Amino acid sequence: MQEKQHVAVLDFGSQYTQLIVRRVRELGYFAKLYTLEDFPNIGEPGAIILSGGPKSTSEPDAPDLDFEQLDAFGVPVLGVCYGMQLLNIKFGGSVEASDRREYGPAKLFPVEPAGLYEGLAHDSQVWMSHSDTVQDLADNCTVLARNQHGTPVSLKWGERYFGIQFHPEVTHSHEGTRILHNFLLQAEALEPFRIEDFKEEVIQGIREKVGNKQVVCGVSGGVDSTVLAVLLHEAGANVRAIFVDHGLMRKDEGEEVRNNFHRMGVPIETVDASEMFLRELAGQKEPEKKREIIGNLFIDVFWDSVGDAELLAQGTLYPDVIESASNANSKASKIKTHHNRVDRILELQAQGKVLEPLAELFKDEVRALGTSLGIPQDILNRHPFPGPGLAVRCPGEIDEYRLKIIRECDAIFIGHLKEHGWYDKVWQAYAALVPVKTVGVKGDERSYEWAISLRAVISEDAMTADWVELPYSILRETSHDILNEVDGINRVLYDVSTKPPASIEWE
Ligand SMILES: Nc1ncnc2c1ncn2[C@@H]1O[C@H](COP(=O)(O)OP(=O)(O)OP(=O)(O)O)[C@@H](O)[C@H]1O
Repeated sequence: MQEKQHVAVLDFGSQYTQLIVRRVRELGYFAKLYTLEDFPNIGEPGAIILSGGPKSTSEPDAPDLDFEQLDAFGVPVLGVCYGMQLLNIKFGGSVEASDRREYGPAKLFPVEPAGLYEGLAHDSQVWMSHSDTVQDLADNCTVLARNQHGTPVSLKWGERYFGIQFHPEVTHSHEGTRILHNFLLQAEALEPFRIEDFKEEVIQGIREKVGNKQVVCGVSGGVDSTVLAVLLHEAGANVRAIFVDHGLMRKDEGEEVRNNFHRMGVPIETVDASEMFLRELAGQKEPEKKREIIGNLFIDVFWDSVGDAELLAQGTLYPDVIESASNANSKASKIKTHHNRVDRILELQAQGKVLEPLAELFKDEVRALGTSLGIPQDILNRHPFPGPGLAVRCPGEIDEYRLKIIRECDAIFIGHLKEHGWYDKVWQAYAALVPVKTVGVKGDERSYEWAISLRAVISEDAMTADWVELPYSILRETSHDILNEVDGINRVLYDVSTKPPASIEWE
């Protein structure tokens, strides 16, 4: 990162710290999360934010930092919740410990509609989550805003230090993003983040690290690994992109992945292991067992084809990194274990042979990077597809016949969604087999066949999801085509389950 180009967010342990990073990024600035162990090695930030935290400043082991070191950065500092209380103490004020928690909405009354509160409504809702409160204000302190009871909830010390008791990063603070933006505007030296600059920087970094060594990466056809492979290719690396076909792909998917990479001018190797996967899965009904078989086989097949790789590239993203950094309170970055052999990766990592060029980005930024690399939008906007593929959409036994039915139904459904402009409006959509036979009539004959269930959901992060109210006309056309074209199905269902309690996939 170049000088003054990032906002350093210091983590005092709040569950919302990651959200602060996200909000700052959404505002067009590059934010990075640092643990207190990192401090003061936080580069040359243009602004610093101290997060909230679960502890009380009065506890003996309360997280702390050296004020002189903080002050030496000479940039605007915003303390949120615990961060504000800590600043008040540093400036000579005090904090009152309390067992009672103020949790939930409060009203915000700025003293003046300027600075942090420029352009804000007079009684905007903010979200509180704290027990302790500021008691004596430091001498150089001014009150910037109060709550509905007249209690100070936002302070300023001198010219560069700001504090807010509430959480601007959560959406329940209705104008929280604007407050954060106003704070960033105080940081005159801070420069907006441009994905193009980042791209150049990452490409340069890859060149330095890779030299003429050979790099291997697994490509699934999904966004992360595609952007990764294209980035490596763009950097001129000697890259082997390996696509493992486990036979649980959607209709024509292998062909599509190969075509997509061909379109982008990036060569890939396909390993067709479908027969082996289906043989091992034969007769298995239990979801966890099926996942285990697929996971282990994948590992074997992938590493067999890797051979003696000098470098392995992985599409680890920033949420993976900061999740483990805040959880373990260490800098160690979590590795995507889903499809990769953990011990082998750890070994490579210890030798400095793992590349994670996307590890500073959120998913939407990976898409932006993909766009600036010239990757077509239809590839970047592809719905997420699970690693174990159609296996999780085929409850019970898996065989070629069942997979064929799922593939046909899925292709019909997705085709209609695309045709009517709904594909890009939903997070994920697919068809799953319901292997229960019911009675019907096809032609003049009695049929006794399975059902297929269609599912379309919206979600922000896959943690929760809601089913989509698709137009009946799309469901009607899809149902009509499936019932007429797909042998083995005489009933079409639409899944109207939210997550939780249902999951997005069936298994
Ligand atoms: N069929 C496959 N062939 C080769 N590599 C794969 C395959 N499926 C997954 N991988 C590798 O494992 C990583 C993690 O897979 P996962 O299913 O968790 O996808 P993901 O995190 O959404 O990434 P992507 O967006 O690239 O699919 C992928 O980024 C890719 O490197």
